[in-house]
Amino acid sequence: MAQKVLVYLLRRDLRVADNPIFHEISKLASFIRDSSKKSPYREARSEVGKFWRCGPHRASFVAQSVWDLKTDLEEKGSGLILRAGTVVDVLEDLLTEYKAKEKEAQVVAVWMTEEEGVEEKDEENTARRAAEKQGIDFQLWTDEKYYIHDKDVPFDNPRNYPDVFTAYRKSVEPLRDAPRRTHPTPKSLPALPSFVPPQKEPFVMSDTYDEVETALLKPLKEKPDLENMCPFPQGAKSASPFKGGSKEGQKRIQHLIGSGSMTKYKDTRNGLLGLDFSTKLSAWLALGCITARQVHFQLLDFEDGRNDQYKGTEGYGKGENKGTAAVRFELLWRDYMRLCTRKFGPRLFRIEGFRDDPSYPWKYPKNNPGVKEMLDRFLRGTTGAGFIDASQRELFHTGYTSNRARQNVASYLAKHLGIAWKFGAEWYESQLMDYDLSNNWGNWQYVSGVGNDPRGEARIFNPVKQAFDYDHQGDYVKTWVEELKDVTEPQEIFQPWKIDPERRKELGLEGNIMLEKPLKKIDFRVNKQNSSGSGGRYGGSSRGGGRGRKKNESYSVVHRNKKNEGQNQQDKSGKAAQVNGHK
Ligand SMILES: Cc1cc2nc3c(=O)[nH]c(=O)nc-3n(C[C@H](O)[C@H](O)[C@H](O)COP(=O)(O)OP(=O)(O)OC[C@H]3O[C@@H](n4cnc5c(N)ncnc54)[C@H](O)[C@@H]3O)c2cc1C
Repeated sequence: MAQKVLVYLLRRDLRVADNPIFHEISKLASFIRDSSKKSPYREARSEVGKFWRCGPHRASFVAQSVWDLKTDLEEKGSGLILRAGTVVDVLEDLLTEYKAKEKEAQVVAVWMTEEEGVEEKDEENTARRAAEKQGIDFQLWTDEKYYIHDKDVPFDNPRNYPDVFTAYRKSVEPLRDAPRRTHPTPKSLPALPSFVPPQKEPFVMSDTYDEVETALLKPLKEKPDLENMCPFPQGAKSASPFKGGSKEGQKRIQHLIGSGSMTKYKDTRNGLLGLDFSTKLSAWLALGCITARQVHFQLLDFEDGRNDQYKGTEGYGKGENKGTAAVRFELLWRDYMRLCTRKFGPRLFRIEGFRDDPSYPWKYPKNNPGVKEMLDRFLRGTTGAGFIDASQRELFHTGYTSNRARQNVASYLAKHLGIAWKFGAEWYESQLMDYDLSNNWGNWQYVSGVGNDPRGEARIFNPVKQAFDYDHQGDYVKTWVEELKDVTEPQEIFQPWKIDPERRKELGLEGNIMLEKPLKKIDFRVNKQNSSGSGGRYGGSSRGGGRGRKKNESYSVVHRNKKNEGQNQQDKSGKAAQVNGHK
């Protein structure tokens, strides 16, 4: 009798535990090597910036995660077949090959998990058509991506999902009681079929991790997005040097709880340097190596005193604390971003955003050498705004930059430079190790004023004020912008164009473009009443009660004003640039 074959196409569900498909299966894909033949596919480039869709940091993290899953599956008596090609090409090829061997093996079903996003939906539809064309059952599974299961939200239609996060949060609170239980980890899984069709030409598969990773990185190294980028600074360390795979993700959760970092999270989450100021769980979550509710249930065991491993940790057995509550709050943001992708569909990628507002006078580099140069300097971190440059270099070299830095970078590109925000979102898609469709595009929209931030265009981050608030002595900026390492005054680290000519000479900074020609002189002065914004189109500094603000300090805030560009407006409420709260 022919062996029955089930094809499970893995997407962002790279784990065995809390996986509905492996859970179901338990009750009952070597990689691309160079080939002399030409690839049938175009390079995967972004739409407006033409950046690689997946840069080197994420490519490695994905390879590690896939390999980790492969070993987990092998330990459970099963395995993973890796294939190069688009989902539909690979699937059609597999189905055709199996059809030719009908007597030995017969494909009875194709399963995959459902994703949000336009391309993802197209992929699902083409896979469905390919399976159904051959009369094979096709099933889409809901993966446990959500902290609170999407079927448990009190809205029957995505159209009714609230446009503001707070309204959504209130509809699902209390957060601690909301998640569904995790699926058990299968003890064993069925073996791979005895016949597995070979990889189709022109690709060749390798069965070693190193070859897989090398092949993935090869084109990215041959044609880097940025030539002649500054080198990795001496002494700098990645804030997220972790490896892909669910085992590493689980280890990280345990470390965060056991070390007390989860408990401290609320106070540390705006940090910039070091490993534990925030959870750094994002990359594992993005690929489905871990699930949000796995995080929740481990926190619950800690809070309820059910896991002796955490016995010595402050807060053990004392219920939810402000740190663990804040982590749940962020995981809910993640859910919310995904639900917005479902609600708004293709609007996630439109320059007009969820708000459908076409009135912003976005600048584009095409046929505009000035904007082209600005964009290039933004990408490589030579704008002259210390905080922005540090973050951009950190991102390029490590694939990670903190949430605080991301907000400033996005605000700088969209609101201070007025450059079309999609260039920034695409750059993040390329460079971030933790790239997540909904989190990335949704947050770019939010900060750029076209998404679901109720304060929209009124919220402008002043990167100089933010640097004072969150990088008090300039350690973060000096770590990543090596040229500034000998500058001692935070004022000059954050606004290096203020270094006087004499000092420039002493510091070897004469002729440095960041000092000589900053893209924007965003002003901010400490301890000065009514310091004036330096103006320009979208203006300068901010008023507001961000952390670290001293008594009697007052800052001016400048709004981007679509109708009356260039006119600086003092914020009446004193809240426009306030940076506490979530964003
Ligand atoms: C412009 C911009 C782009 C972003 N792009 C991404 C992205 O591609 N992928 C991504 O995972 N996050 C993105 N974020 C959200 C956030 O910056 C990262 O999730 C966070 O910095 C990751 O570090 P962490 O895991 O230590 O986060 P923590 O502070 O420890 O938060 C815990 C988890 O909550 C979720 N989370 C935290 N903040 C947010 C948020 N603002 N929105 C949605 N979920 C959140 C993440 O899954 C995160 O791992 C972006 C934010 C901005 C402003």
